[in-house]
Amino acid sequence: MTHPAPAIAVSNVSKSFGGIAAVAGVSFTVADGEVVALVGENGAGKSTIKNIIGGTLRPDSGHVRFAGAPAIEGAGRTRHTGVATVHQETSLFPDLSVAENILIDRLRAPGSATVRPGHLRRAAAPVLQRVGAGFGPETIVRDLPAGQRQLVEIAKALAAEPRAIVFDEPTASLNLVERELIMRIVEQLRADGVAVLYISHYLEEVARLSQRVVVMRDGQVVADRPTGELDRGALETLMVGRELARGYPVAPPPRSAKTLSVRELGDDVRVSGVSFDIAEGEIFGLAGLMGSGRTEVARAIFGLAGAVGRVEVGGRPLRRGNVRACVAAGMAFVTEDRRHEGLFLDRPIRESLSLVDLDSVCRAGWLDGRGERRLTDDLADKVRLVARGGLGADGGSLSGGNQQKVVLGKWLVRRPRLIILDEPTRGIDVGAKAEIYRLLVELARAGSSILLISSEMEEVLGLSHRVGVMHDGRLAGVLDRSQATQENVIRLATGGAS
Ligand SMILES: Nc1ncnc2c1ncn2[C@@H]1O[C@H](COP(=O)(O)OP(=O)(O)OP(=O)(O)O)[C@@H](O)[C@H]1O
Repeated sequence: MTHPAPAIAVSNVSKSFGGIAAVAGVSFTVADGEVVALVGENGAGKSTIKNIIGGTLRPDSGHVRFAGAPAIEGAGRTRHTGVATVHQETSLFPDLSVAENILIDRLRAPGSATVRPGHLRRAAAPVLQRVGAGFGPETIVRDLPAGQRQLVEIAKALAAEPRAIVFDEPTASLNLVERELIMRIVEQLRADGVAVLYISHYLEEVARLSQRVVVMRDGQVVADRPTGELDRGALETLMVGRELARGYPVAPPPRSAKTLSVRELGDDVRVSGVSFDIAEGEIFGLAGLMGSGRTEVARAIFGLAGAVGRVEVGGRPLRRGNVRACVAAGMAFVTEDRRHEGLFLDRPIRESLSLVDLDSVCRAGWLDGRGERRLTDDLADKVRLVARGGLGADGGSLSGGNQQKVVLGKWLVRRPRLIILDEPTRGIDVGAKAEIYRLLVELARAGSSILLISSEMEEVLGLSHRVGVMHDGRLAGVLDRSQATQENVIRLATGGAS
C-alpha cells in the first residue's frame, strides 16, 4: 500500500540567528485530516518553525515539503502553496471592511482589476459562514470585539482554501465562549480533511484537539507522540524538563487596611458606577467577557481614559490623569500591550530589566555595572527568562513569551503598593506561569495589593481572594473565594443575578 505524502513534512530543519541556534535538526509531519499540536517553553523554537513553514523565514539547512512538493522559491520570499497561517497578533486592517480584509491578498494580486463591492461581499460570505460569524461582510473591523476579529483572521486564512493551516495560539485572551467557537472550527477543519498545526500553551486545548503532540525544547524535538499517550503532567515535564507543582499557590488572608478605594468610577464611554476596595495583601480578580469593561476600569483607576469618580490610595485621593503621581503613590500598571509599552527592542535586555529600579543600580548618579548585573541576573532567573544570546543581546531577539516575561518581571521585583495586571500570562508557557503565580503570591504576602485582570478564568479563581465580575460596563457583583465558582462568574458575566 502506498502512503500519500503528508500535507506538511518538515525535514531536518535548522536555523541560527547570529551564531545561536534557534532550531536544530527539526523533523515532523502533519497528515491530511490530522491536528498536530506544537508545544514547548517560551523560546523553544515554535515561532521559528511556524515562520519557516509559512515561508517568511528561510532555513539554513533542511527543507519543508507540502504534499510531497517543495516550496516555490521567489525573490526574497518563499511561496508555500496550500498552507495558510493564523497569527496570534492580528494582522487585519482596522479601517477596512471584513470582506476587504478577507480578500486583501487577492485584491493586491498583480493585474487584479477593480473589484465591485457586491462581488466582494458574495465572495466573503461562504467563509464567514464557515467560521460561524454573526456579523456581515461589510462590517468595519474596528467595530468588532477582539474575539470576533479572530474569526475574521481565520476566515481570511480559509479564503485561500488551504490544504494545511497553522494556528499560532488562536485563543489567547479570548473568553470561554469564544474559545469554544475556535475549537469547533478546528474540529470541523479536521473533519473536512485539512491538515492543522496547532501551536498553544493551553494544554487542555491540546488534549482536546490534537491527535499527536510534537514537543520542542531548546530548539529540538524531544517528543513526537500520540496525544492519548500523554497526560498533562507528562506533557509538562517533557516541555519544561522538570515536574511542576499542581494547583495554585495560596496567598495568606489580606490585612485589614485598605490600599485602594474606588467609588463611582467611570470612563464616560463604556464604564460607569464601579465601586470596590482592595485591602493590603489582597489579590482582587476582575473577570468578565471581552468588551465588558475590565481593561477600561484599570485604565480609569490609573486616570488614563477621561475618567470620572473617586480613587483613593492609602486613604489619600489620587491626582488623576497624572501617571507620575500614580507611580509616586506606589502604583504599577502592566498592560496587555506590554511589548510596546515596556521593552526596548533595539537595546540590551539588561537595560529594559533594570530601568524601573535605577535607584538601586545607580551609585551617586553613576550606573553601577556590577549592581546592574546582579539585579538583572536575579530577575532573569526569577522569571525563568530564556535569552540564549545572554542579557547583552537586544530585546528584539527574545521570543514573544520571553519579551513578556521581561516587562512583567521588572515590575514584580519592585514590590509596588498596588499592581494592576492586565492579562499577565498571555503567551507565557506553563513553567513560567507557575513562577509568575508564585511571585504574585509573594508580593501579596509582603503587603502589595493586586488587581488581576485575566481571561483565564481558572487563573482568576485560583489566585484571587475575591473576584469582581463586570457585565456591560458595570460591576455586576463581587464574589468571595468560597462563592467564586466558574458557574457563578459566568452567570454574573452574562447578566444573570448573583
Ligand atoms: N530574529 C531573531 N534574532 C535573534 N534570535 C532570535 C530571533 N528570532 C528568534 N530568536 C531566538 O530563537 C529562539 C527560538 O525563538 P522562537 O520565537 O522560535 O520561540 P517560541 O517557541 O516561539 O517562543 P514563545 O513561546 O515565547 O513564542 C529563541 O531563543 C529566540 O531568542
